[in-house]
Amino acid sequence: MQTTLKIGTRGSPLALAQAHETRARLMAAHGLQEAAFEVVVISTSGDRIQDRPLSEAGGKGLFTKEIEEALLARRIDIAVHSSKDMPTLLPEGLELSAFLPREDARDAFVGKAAKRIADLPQGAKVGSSSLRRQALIRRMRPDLDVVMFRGNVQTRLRKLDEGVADGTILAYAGLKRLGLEHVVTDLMPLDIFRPAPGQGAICIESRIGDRDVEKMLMAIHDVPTGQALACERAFLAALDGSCRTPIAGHATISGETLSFAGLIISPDGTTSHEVELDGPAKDAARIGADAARTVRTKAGETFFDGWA
Ligand SMILES: NCc1[nH]cc(CCC(=O)O)c1CC(=O)O
Repeated sequence: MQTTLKIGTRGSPLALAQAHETRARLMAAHGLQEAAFEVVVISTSGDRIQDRPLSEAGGKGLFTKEIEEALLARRIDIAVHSSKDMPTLLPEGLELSAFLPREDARDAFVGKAAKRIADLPQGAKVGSSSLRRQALIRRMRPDLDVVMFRGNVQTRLRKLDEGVADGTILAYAGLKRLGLEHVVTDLMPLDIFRPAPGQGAICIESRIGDRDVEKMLMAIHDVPTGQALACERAFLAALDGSCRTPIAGHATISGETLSFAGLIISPDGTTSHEVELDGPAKDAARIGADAARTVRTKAGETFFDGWA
């Protein structure tokens, strides 16, 4: 018998759902049984730090460090991640080798006091720990009280039930993967509430040059999602200097054409700069980098200094 393929993942319900989806796709693509895989749960610093915003604790790498160490040490063969949580720079020797077909990239509002953000009473509390969501909420409704909200999706929904806030924003994709779409009271339009780069896309990380793994993953890789992500990640990489600057970016593919829309916004929501750029899908990364240059020029360098 072949050796099992070890799939590394975080232990949250969403991470496990994503690992299981990846396993199911690999089983279907290669006619394999569940026994051909082993799901290895790895706890990360991001899972353990619960008392402060991650942007303060050291940013995105917190959800991936221990998993990447396991990949490099060959304790696992592939790692399944939310693309949104992936830093733009990966450790030497690792790459994002496959993307699953993207789920709906929109943010979803889960409201208690009202179904839509626009209908919340003056001064209502909206929970979020994402700088991007906080800024976009403040831009829509400067009167709202944006409160810190951390923990996994279930924890946040429980806090809502306990009355800690009157509403929260979560990724629609994550709620769908958890079978929780029924809690959604409104979907945020893409053009006024732009998603985070990578939102809704599951990616698979592996060791560069691991041919057997690459061959297996090729069968489940979605080319348009890969192109959209190359663009969004190039946009983020070119702006990433400060992880305190809220950044949104979303690319869609139609035939051979990629359309990108990006945004940078001050944390208080009062100042934002937008960019839209189309081009051949094969130039995805170049389009993302060009869009970053455009929005940087519009904003001016000092834009990034104000809230470091
Ligand atoms: N940082 C947590 C995280 N990372 C990815 C998702 C959602 C799933 C996705 O975007 O694919 C979530 C939860 C959320 O934002 O509601």
